[in-house]
Amino acid sequence: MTIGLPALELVGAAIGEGAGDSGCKYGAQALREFGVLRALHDAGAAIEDGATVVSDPLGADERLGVVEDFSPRLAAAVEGVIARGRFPLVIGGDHSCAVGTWSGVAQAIRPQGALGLVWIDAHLDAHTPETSETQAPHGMPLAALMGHGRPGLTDVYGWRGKLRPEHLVIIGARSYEAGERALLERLGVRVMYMTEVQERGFAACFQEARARVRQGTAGWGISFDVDALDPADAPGTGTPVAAGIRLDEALRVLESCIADPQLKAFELAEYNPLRDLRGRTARAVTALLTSALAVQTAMAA
Ligand SMILES: NC(=[NH2+])NCCC[C@H](N)C(=O)O
Repeated sequence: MTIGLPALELVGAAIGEGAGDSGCKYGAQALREFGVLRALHDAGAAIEDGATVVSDPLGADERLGVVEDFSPRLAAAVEGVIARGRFPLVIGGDHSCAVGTWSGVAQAIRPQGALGLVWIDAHLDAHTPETSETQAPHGMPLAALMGHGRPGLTDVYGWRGKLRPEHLVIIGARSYEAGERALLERLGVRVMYMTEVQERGFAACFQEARARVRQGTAGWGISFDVDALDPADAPGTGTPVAAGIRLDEALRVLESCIADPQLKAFELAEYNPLRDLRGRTARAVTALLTSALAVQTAMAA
């Protein structure tokens, strides 16, 4: 354990109804079985296993209803981790879990100020039910967090606008529809499309994004969608898109993120064990979490 770093607590977000392929409901459980806790521990992180929040598909008559029931429960779990002085590592789950995760973090830091967020994803996830062609809730969390969409998602804790557009940066987008892009442009959100990541490199993009989301906020977070990565490195995800961020670059760039005391939470979404090939994605994701959330200390002999 490294002195001065927060203790991590894993929160499982077992929801898959937000996606067309619901296999990522089992993502957190599969990664636990794969040994993600041990890997983080062995790399020097203080980490404990925490709650798993499970969606209830029988409790609603449509998918958005499932997410509306799930989001406040996940938010409460995440808020509780922060209240205990710990750092939430939320493992999804489809990306609709972001509504719960970041509502909980926003609520926890609200007395101190606003939330910043770096969203690393092949998609924009900024639809409202009016613009979405698929009606899939995992394509909607960013709109909801900024106050657009169904009240059941926007009004967790009874207030709206958990995330202000100027405190969000999206990195790696390469698959999206016109309606969500129009909303983001109207709101003035900074989007670093994959073409920009290819030109400038992920490192330069991430550094700029981090500086931006730390500005005028009380804390910031990272939401990492597995599909941001190139499918060659991480095939185990429900909506893969070619030509993504390469794993070796992501490992380098996210290294030791946890050392920033302003970082308040980390979310990993869209790992789908049913689509993984011989554990390649489980290994990639475990390496990513280890790089970001454990700080290797040079041990004296
Ligand atoms: N988090 C994700 N994987 N989102 C995929 C969204 C795909 C598409 N834009 C949709 O809204 O249906």
